Amino acid sequence: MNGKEAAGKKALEEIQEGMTIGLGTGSTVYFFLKALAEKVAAGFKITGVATSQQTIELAKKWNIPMRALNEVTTIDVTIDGADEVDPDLTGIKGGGGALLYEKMVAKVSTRRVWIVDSSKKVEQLGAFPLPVEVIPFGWKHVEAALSEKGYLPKLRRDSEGHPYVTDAHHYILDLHLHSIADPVLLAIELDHLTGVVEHGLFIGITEKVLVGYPDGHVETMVKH
Ligand SMILES: O=C[C@H](O)[C@H](O)[C@H](O)COP(=O)(O)O
Repeated sequence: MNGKEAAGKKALEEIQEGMTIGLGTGSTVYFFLKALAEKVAAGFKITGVATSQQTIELAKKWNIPMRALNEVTTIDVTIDGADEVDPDLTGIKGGGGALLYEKMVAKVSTRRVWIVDSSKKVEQLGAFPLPVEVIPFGWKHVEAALSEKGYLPKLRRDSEGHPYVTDAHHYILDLHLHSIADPVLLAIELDHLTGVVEHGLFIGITEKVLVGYPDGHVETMVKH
């Protein structure tokens, strides 16, 4: 068992029969989905709402019943991963490019629980490049505006060197900030930049983080 698997399995304790569950994205969520699929196969009834094409494909493969976000009115709990989490439970997400749909699903969820391995716990955010999702039209001007602010943006590319395209058909500029002194201020600034669709700063969005360690134990961080 590794930390991701430990956290993913622990998240099953957040789920009750009959719930509508937001299904996050990534290699930690993979373990949660796998464990959830085993329960579903044994007759446990839930409905999932995916945050990415990658998660839709896994859910289909494992016969997890799914609905689109527009087909549900509320989501009881969303289980998602994160790239970095600080002591306030502010996080960076979007390493896998799913930040926009993840934030949309999180915002309509009653509870949000993140699952991470212990390497994701940080005192200050920013060592992980901050993903900023942008409209492809004129993206170089958004890049220039971010460069001017000293945010060191870099267009994300796929393995063939083409611009990486999100599920919503946008590009991603990763900001190499190294440290983020004030996530709230930065989020406000990015929210107001024309051409930016969304960014990976998730502030006040989760109430609980399950942190898995290599020895298999799981620490629970909660909002104070
Ligand atoms: O876009 C991807 C998501 O925000 C993921 O939840 C995040 O990148 C963490 O992924 P992983 O569990 O694979 O490290």
